[in-house]
Amino acid sequence: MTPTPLLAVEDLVVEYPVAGGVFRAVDGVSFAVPPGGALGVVGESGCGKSTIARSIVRLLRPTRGRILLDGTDIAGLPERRLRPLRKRVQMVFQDPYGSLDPHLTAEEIVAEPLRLNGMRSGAERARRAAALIDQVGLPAGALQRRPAEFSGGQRQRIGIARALASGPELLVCDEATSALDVSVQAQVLQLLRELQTERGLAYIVISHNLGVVREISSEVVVMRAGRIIESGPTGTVLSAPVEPYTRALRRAALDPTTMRGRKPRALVSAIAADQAPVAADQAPVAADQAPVAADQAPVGAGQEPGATQ
Ligand SMILES: Nc1ncnc2c1ncn2[C@@H]1O[C@H](COP(=O)(O)OP(=O)(O)OP(=O)(O)O)[C@@H](O)[C@H]1O
Repeated sequence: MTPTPLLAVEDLVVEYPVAGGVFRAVDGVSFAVPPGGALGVVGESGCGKSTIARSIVRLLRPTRGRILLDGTDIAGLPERRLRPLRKRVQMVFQDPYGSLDPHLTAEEIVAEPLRLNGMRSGAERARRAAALIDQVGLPAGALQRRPAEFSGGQRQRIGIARALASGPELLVCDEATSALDVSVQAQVLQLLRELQTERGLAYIVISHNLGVVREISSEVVVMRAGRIIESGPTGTVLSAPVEPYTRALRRAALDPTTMRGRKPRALVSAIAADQAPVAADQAPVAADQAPVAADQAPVGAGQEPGATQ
């Protein structure tokens, strides 16, 4: 009998309200992550990766479909019933500069989710924060420093410690190493692998970088224009991709002149040179479909999960 996946996404659809209608950013996506497993999600900029991530941690309420966390559908769950489940899935953000409160010390940043999860004793929170800071490889002296006093890689470690504070079973890493240079990226990936082994953590690793996904994910889905176009074991998909799009992604990733130091957009031109145009219904968002105003944004947009727990 197949064990219940820790997370199963079924036929997920996410639409954003835009002038004159809606824009479908995610269009019928399904995948599953077993306990302790790691799934990579790759695809060009704008294909819907972050929208999926934000739906899974329920910063967004999806339009349709199911998000089963250990069998419980959280896709439409009201906040009151969602709250006790939030700690089980945490997110690590791309921008280690913007996602940490600059006014707080590392200890306060890591202790905050502990407080929100009901740890009353300040001394206990401080002790736990110190243990987490140590676990992510930062020295004890880091505890009283503020984000501006850390390097990008160190800040990302604080972000990981903050995510771990809730005791999650699944970390959703949305381009979590993209802002880091290559050697620091390797160290953070190594940390994520160690946490997977030590804590049995599961991951969804969202990246435009196939190298990152290859490092950490046993399964991968390749997205294009809101849909999954190819999926399977990472080794198979990346070494023998079936879809021309995946082959182009792979070639772009292997070509150092295409990827080095560039933003994900670099992939788009690399792929465009290699591919027939996308069908009209898969075309990238048009100028008149620019992101909606904050008051039209989907439920919870702009909040960080840590801030709501
Ligand atoms: N609030 C919003 N309102 C309208 N459209 C949006 C909104 N947020 C995202 N989109 C659009 O939805 C699509 C998917 O966006 P998303 O951020 O999920 O892509 P992505 O694959 O994560 O891109 P990147 O790799 O650049 O972060 C894009 O076309 C984007 O312009």
